[in-house]
Amino acid sequence: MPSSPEPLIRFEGAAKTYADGTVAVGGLDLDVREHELLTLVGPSGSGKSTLLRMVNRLVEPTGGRVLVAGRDVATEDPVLLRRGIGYVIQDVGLFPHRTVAQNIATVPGLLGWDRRRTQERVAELLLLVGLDPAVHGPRYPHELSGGQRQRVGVARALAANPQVMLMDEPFGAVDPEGRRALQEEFRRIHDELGTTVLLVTHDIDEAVVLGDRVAVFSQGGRLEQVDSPIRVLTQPASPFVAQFIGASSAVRLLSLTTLTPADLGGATPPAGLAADAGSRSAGAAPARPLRLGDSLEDAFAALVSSPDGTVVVADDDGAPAGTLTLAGLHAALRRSVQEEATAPAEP
Ligand SMILES: Nc1ncnc2c1ncn2[C@@H]1O[C@H](COP(=O)(O)OP(=O)(O)OP(=O)(O)O)[C@@H](O)[C@H]1O
Repeated sequence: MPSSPEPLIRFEGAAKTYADGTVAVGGLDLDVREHELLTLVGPSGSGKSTLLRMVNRLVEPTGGRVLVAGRDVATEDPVLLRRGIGYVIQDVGLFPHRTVAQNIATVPGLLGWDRRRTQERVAELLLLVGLDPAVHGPRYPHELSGGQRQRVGVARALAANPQVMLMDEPFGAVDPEGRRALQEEFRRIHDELGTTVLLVTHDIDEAVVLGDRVAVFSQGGRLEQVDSPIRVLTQPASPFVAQFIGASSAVRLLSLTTLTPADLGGATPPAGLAADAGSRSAGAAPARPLRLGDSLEDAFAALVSSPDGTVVVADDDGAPAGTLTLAGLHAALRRSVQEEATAPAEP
């Protein structure tokens, strides 16, 4: 979904020094666009959770301010503010003595929705997160798997259709395979709903698979880079970022993953472009055309030098097979990370 240029969340010199003198976030400027899923990634203690919690006023900044939809959150009633912002944490925090359906209905109940509207919303959300309303709705949290509980946490946070979702290591407690499935589904849900999401993770692979953009933090809540996932992986802005992504499987996959027809859009390029099939950019020195089967690393290099951000990709015979964009490249990377996660282990 295209992002509007207007930021929905704005950190303006936002800072937090805790009472013991720990600088968790040291004066941050960052805009979060409406509808985007921005992942916040960095090592333990780099201030990610602190930053997230400034948005719903679980943490009060000691400097600067945080704006949501143009309003300084410090001027909002914290209880009302939190009702309008979904919040998902690692261990979910479902109410143990309430059924799944009652858990999801919490905020609609507080907002005074009638019974029928609430029941319909609960059923709709359970289906959205891949659970069966008749089977799972009446169960209690302890009667679910960890992954199912996490899905309920997401459904509960989405219940009142919040404009903003804050997610702090939402899939951290789930086993690796369940985690990939949840990531994939959450990405689908985000594409469908277009909720603006800030998601904290310490896993760079999760950050690049899920994020429309990725913000990388170092100690002291220092923003090292905020950029598209592919750019963070291929053009780290500082030695810190380079080292942080160094061991990422996503980097390896960029060189190992090859372009397929499924990654391309516009299967029939405009006639004018056909003659130019595979050229990396108008006016660029002639280079070997980009072809199906080339690596995502080569594809990225081609995209970077393309003036309009698209490249025509040729098939084995040199005929145009379609066009590639950065979004297509990101989708290809996501696919390969997912495949890697579900592939049987090497003997
Ligand atoms: N209530 C507090 N009082 C004092 N220091 C705190 C408090 N909460 C967090 N900190 C410190 O602030 C720094 C940032 O913590 P924060 O939890 O925001 O980091 P994080 O990047 O989310 O880490 P993690 O990935 O481990 O959750 C850390 O050094 C932490 O010890």
